[in-house]
Amino acid sequence: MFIEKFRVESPNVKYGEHQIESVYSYETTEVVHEIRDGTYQWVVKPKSVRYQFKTDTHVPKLGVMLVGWGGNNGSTLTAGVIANREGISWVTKEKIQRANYYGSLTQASAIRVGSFNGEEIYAPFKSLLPMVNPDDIIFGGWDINSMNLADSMARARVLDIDLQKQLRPYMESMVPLPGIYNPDFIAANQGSRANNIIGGSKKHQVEQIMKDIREFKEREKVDKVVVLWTANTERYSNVVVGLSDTMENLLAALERDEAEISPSTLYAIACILENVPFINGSPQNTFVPGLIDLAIRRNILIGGDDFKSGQTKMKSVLVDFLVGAGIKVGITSIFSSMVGTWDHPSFGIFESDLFNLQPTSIVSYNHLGNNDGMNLSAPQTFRSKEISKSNVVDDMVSSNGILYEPGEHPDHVIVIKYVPYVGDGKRAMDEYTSEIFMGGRNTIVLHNTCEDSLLAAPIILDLVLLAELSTRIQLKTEGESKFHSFHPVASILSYLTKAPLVPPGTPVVNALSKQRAMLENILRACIGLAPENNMILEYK
Ligand SMILES: NC(=O)c1ccc[n+]([C@@H]2O[C@H](COP(=O)([O-])OP(=O)(O)OC[C@H]3O[C@@H](n4cnc5c(N)ncnc54)[C@H](O)[C@@H]3O)[C@@H](O)[C@H]2O)c1
Ligand SMILES: O=P([O-])([O-])O[C@@H]1[C@@H](O)[C@H](O)[C@@H](O)[C@H](O)[C@@H]1O
Repeated sequence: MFIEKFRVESPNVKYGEHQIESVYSYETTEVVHEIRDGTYQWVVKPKSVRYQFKTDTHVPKLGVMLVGWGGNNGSTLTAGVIANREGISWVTKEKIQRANYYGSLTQASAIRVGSFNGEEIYAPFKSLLPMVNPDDIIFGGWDINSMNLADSMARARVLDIDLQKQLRPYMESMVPLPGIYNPDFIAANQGSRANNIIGGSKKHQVEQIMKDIREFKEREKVDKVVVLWTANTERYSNVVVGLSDTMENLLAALERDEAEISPSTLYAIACILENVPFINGSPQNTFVPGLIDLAIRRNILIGGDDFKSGQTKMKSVLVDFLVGAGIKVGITSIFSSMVGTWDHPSFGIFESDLFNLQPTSIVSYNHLGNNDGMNLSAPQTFRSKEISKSNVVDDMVSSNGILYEPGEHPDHVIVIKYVPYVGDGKRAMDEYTSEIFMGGRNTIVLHNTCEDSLLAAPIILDLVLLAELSTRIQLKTEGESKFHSFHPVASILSYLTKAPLVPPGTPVVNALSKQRAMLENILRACIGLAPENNMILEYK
């Protein structure tokens, strides 16, 4: 059974006029390596930590400023929110289609709240805590290209024409603000787009972005702003001691107009100095150590990297399933016969891997024809994406010492090709070849075709909604004297990113099921509900 909302009745939960307060017993363990009976042993000690949560229930009027607003993702998301807000439906060749938020965890997924008369009871994920209604979001942002959002939507070739016609009146007056452009950080083929840029020094550019945010907030009369990068993937910037390693050095480098500060890092500096959360939807290392230092010192939320939308999301599900089932997984490309045509060094040994699978190999191939794909056709920007798409299995592989020796890791190769004809309709092809019982082999073949922007837009929505919500949550343990926010490096957003940014020295979790459970259980704790453990002992 599905219910629309519920209320928790518990001595540990108090629904106040302005906030929800909960007392939560966090059941965890402490692991020690100590001498027992004369020898060192691994000892696991269950422990309970008493937490208190306070969630401000005032839902703000939210402004979302997108960097790269005129791109496929930015225009598609803006169009989708307007279509939902206005209740637009449109004619397709199959049917009358209505607007929806499918693909959004917060808007279209459910949680289990318990059972009633032997029936499982579910409710909307968004019913856990008061969240911004996406219909109410006010969009703005920057783009190095001046095209208005209606024309950008047409350029993207993602949405049905009948829908585009209905949306045009709402979007043609939306024009991106000039952006920060540095050709050294994105593909040269993007130069023709750059007709809408902020000139002057890097410091002036940062000051302009800060001014833009203030003026947007005042003009649109929004209570809060979240900024999200959905602009082109940049090359990695070099992290240089004395330049980008600390907050002081980064700000001093800004004063000196240092060349190696990327546009995305400049936007992030501006946001943090303007006390506005910044989320990175692309794979580059926007968050150099000095930037992370700045965010922590100013306690401003940063999150990223790189939306986890399709091929990588599937990988973090299948590898989790296979390794969790005790199956030694490797992914080979169905194009292995083309091995000779790919320049990755591991391909030289690739075919031999098919026979002895030691170590296994993981090859993910896709091609796409949108501007993102064109930008990624440059080696330096592709390398940023290769890194974020390759690291997604690391936690799952290292979790199973039965299947993988210490340090053993599948050769993980990423291939992305730019094929203009397919436009935003990315083709992803993977073959999961695994070793099973007694030398057997199991092969799973996947082919996935989808408009990449229709996968990413709902994820952008979840990122900004959850980032905003998390800034309204305060917590403290029994040992702390006062409430505080979550750590400004928002690992709570990891379900939505390929390469989750986590606080220094904390674990990176990529397995999708664990990421979703973490997020749901933290929000459940805010209303005093135990983690969903799926035990349903009452029926065992
Ligand atoms: N499924 C997905 O679409 C998906 C998934 C994960 C990550 N991403 C990443 O999201 C980003 C956007 O994807 P897209 O398909 O919308 O790309 P896009 O090329 O259509 O849009 C990017 C926009 O950013 C603008 N831009 C580039 N540099 C800028 C700057 N410095 N300041 C302001 N604007 C700038 C461009 O003019 C363009 O309009 C890419 O980095 C992509 O790798 C996309
Ligand atoms: O589907 P996914 O792997 O999560 O992510 C996508 C990649 O497969 C694709 O190659 C790239 O162009 C997109 O920007 C996005 O990163």
